Amino acid sequence: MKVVKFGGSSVASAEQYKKAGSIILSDHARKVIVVSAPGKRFDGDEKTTDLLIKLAQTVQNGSYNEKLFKAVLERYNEIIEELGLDEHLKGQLEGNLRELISLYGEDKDRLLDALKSSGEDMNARLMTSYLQSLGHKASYVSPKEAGMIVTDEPGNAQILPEAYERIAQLRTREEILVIPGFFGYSYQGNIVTFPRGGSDITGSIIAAGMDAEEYENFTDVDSVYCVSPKMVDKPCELKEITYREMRELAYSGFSVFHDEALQPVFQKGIPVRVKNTNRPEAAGTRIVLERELNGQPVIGIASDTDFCSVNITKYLMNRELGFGRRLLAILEDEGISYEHTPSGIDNLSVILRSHQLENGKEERVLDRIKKELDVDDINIERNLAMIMVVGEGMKHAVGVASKAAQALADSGSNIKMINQGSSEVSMMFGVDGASVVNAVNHLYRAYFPEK
Ligand SMILES: Nc1ncnc2c1ncn2[C@@H]1O[C@H](COP(=O)(O)OP(=O)(O)O)[C@@H](O)[C@H]1O
Ligand SMILES: N[C@@H](CC(=O)OP(=O)(O)O)C(=O)O
Repeated sequence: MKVVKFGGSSVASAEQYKKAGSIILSDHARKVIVVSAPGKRFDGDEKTTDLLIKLAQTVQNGSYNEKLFKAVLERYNEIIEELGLDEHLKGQLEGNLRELISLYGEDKDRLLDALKSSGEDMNARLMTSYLQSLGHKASYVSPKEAGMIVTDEPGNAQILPEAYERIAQLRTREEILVIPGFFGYSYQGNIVTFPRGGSDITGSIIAAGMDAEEYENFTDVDSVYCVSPKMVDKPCELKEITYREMRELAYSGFSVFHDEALQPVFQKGIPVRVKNTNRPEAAGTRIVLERELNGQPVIGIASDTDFCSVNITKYLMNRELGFGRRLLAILEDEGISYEHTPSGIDNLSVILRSHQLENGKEERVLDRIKKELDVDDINIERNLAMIMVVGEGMKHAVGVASKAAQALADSGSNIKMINQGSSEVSMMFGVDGASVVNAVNHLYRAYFPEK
């Protein structure tokens, strides 16, 4: 049995629904379907999730307007009409959406989560109806019924361990099951969404809980490429990649698969296959436990922007027991998570995602560090990009870093930071945000010269 997830682009319109439908029905093993909310239909289009977020904001700030509410429903109504589905669905979806607004209107965080979740929920209902209209036995299964029990933090759900046993009970079902991605329910009875892009996480959890033979993730590219196709034109395709490599790359910018979606399938050793809804005949990429290294140390290069570095200097920092702990405790206290902490004898830098210092936090945090740790100097370097060079083969290869250093020098990028973890599966370089595209292209040519 396979669990199959269709991303937003794969269920964005009636035309995409038809492709998804024929993919589902072309393989009897495709028994459990996880859907995202309708994504972009064309360049410049808006994802339904983004419309729903806007709608929640208008309810919260008192500027609610019926036009936006209708615009959301229009995305679904269009699909209903073009697929000739039961017109009653229109009223049902509208009723559900209005009910969520009146139920949670007063509670900012819960309303946002409820509306975000409704994007996938409505789509799962439509996909069920579509499969039924084609004459197949299919049922909508809500995340509550499926057993998706999660933590209660809005927008940041994590699955609870006991969920897997509940999900396993779905194995007795014979019909095709359609489950909305992106959210679960907490013990407090709340709808709680995963981070953005989280339908991948739902698919992985369901695949692990049901012990699927494979987790198929259908999207809009033929494969996972060794560099983002947004950075490099027609980069090389990856046939296989390990869970570890994919997690590093996904965390560092490969938005094609959510980094948090790897752990559930990894624990069960369930292979993942990333495939293209628009070209299902393409083999796609398999994410597996081990792969042939083929003498190639690097498998991928990912990058992400909008980081900053908080640089701290204090004479004799090396002698001050607990300095690092107290610094990180201030960040924890302020609800800030950090990425890396490169250090010298009398200095230490903390690399953060910049948005964490918005809304007045920067001044407070810097002030606290200055006063509580009595530092000599503190400053912020902004607009940094992090480039991650990843590959299981790096551990056994000599000269991987020198190749990167040369490529970055050739690109004219000043390396602001280097970091290599003990796993030796990745190497990270901090560069100026403005030079990242050029830097990645040079790295790509250095590690994949045959392309
Ligand atoms: N290394 C990569 N390989 C393939 N696609 C990538 C990579 N890095 C970024 N992407 C982007 O990920 C997109 C697919 O992910 P996403 O937009 O979330 O699709 P979906 O709508 O299926 O959820 C691709 O269109 C591509 O632009
Ligand atoms: N619809 C949600 C969840 C998701 O996973 O979507 P997609 O499959 O389109 O990345 C979002 O936009 O975040």
